Amino acid sequence: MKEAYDVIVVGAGPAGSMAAHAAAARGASVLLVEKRPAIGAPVRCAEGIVTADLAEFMDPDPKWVSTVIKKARFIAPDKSTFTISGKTGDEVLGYTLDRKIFDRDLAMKAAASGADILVHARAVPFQEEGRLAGVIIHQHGVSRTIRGNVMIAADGVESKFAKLAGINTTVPLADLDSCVQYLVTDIDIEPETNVFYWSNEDCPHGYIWIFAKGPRCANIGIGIPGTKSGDGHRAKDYLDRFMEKNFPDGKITELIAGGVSTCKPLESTIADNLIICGDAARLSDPFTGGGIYQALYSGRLAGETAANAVASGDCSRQALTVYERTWRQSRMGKFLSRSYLIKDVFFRMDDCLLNAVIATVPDLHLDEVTIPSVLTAMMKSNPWLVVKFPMLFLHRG
Ligand SMILES: Cc1cc2nc3c(=O)[nH]c(=O)nc-3n(C[C@H](O)[C@H](O)[C@H](O)COP(=O)(O)OP(=O)(O)OC[C@H]3O[C@@H](n4cnc5c(N)ncnc54)[C@H](O)[C@@H]3O)c2cc1C
Repeated sequence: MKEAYDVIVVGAGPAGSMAAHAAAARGASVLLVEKRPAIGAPVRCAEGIVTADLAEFMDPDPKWVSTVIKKARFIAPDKSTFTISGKTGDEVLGYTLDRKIFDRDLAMKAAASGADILVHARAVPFQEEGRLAGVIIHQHGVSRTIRGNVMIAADGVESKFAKLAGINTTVPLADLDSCVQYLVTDIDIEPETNVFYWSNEDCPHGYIWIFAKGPRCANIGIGIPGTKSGDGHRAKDYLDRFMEKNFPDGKITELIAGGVSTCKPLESTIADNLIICGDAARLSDPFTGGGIYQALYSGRLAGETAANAVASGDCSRQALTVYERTWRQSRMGKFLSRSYLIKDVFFRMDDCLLNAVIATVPDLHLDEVTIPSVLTAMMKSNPWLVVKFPMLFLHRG
């Protein structure tokens, strides 16, 4: 372990490992610090990712793919449904990953590119003369300072690093979903299908997911806004009621709980000597809560930007703006702005509205699925939606 690195990455989730890999592959000296004793565990994720999103970074590897997904089914409160599938019904739309292996594999790639890794080590900012100058590592009761030129905060939804470095990272309670998930086995599920339930009665202002993990096994979880949680109405209470109704004989082999931010991204994701990426930058999808793709995308960009800044000898905020500009103008940046609007509209609908809207969306093939195409389908049958939620349709481009 050195006393100074070009780039220090805090957090070894998908964002951090991608950042470490990208920076090290560009010749920077990199330290990747993870506070948990094992990278990838415990998993706090339903582990779903879309084929095209994963393909931007890597080929699927059987060692971390639990199952392929060929259909996504959306269910309204009155049980009307629409389904998305490929044209032949056999195309792979996505994967349920095994994040324990996936995350560890990403960290191993970073190591293979030359990054050093520290686990069971918590990093906090080290400031010198009012400037972020490295990290203080707390590990096994010992603290030590390691200097760095660019620090990358990839420390997830509970991120404290950027906040301690002076950035406002507060998530409004209404935009923080409380999630609980069971890994359930010995149940009858639709094979190779992911299911999404919407119902304000069963899951107010959120949704319940069933993501197939294997032929008789699935991640079944729920996410609801923190503001909706209360005595008898916590996420776990709703999930238990759903399980009792739908999978009374399912065997639960794992319980996880975690938060998901469904707010807009941070106002600024850079500062002098600092880049923030992944969940720490609030880049998870406000509508679905999904964030693996955004973590991979922003992590890679953060690592590349940091290595370039180090090579140029300028790690100021100005030199790092390319990171902020690039992701905001990217497909991901535009998608996140749209998704926040959709969340705002969708989760304000009562069950009658949800029934009316979902019932009118036809079954779609994957190559027809774009947000404008779904909106058009909804608008054709429900023209009053345009009057009720004009913002949604003004942003149809
Ligand atoms: C219940 C649930 C279900 C989800 N399902 C999906 C899904 O199906 N699909 C999807 O795309 N997304 C899903 N997500 C979101 C997804 O898990 C995250 O968006 C993704 O993990 C973000 O990656 P990240 O690298 O930014 O953060 P994380 O994966 O959270 O990694 C951050 C890492 O930083 C470490 N860390 C924190 N502080 C420090 C510190 N001070 N020092 C050192 N290390 C530190 C943490 O231990 C952690 O390992 C789900 C989330 C939840 C909670």
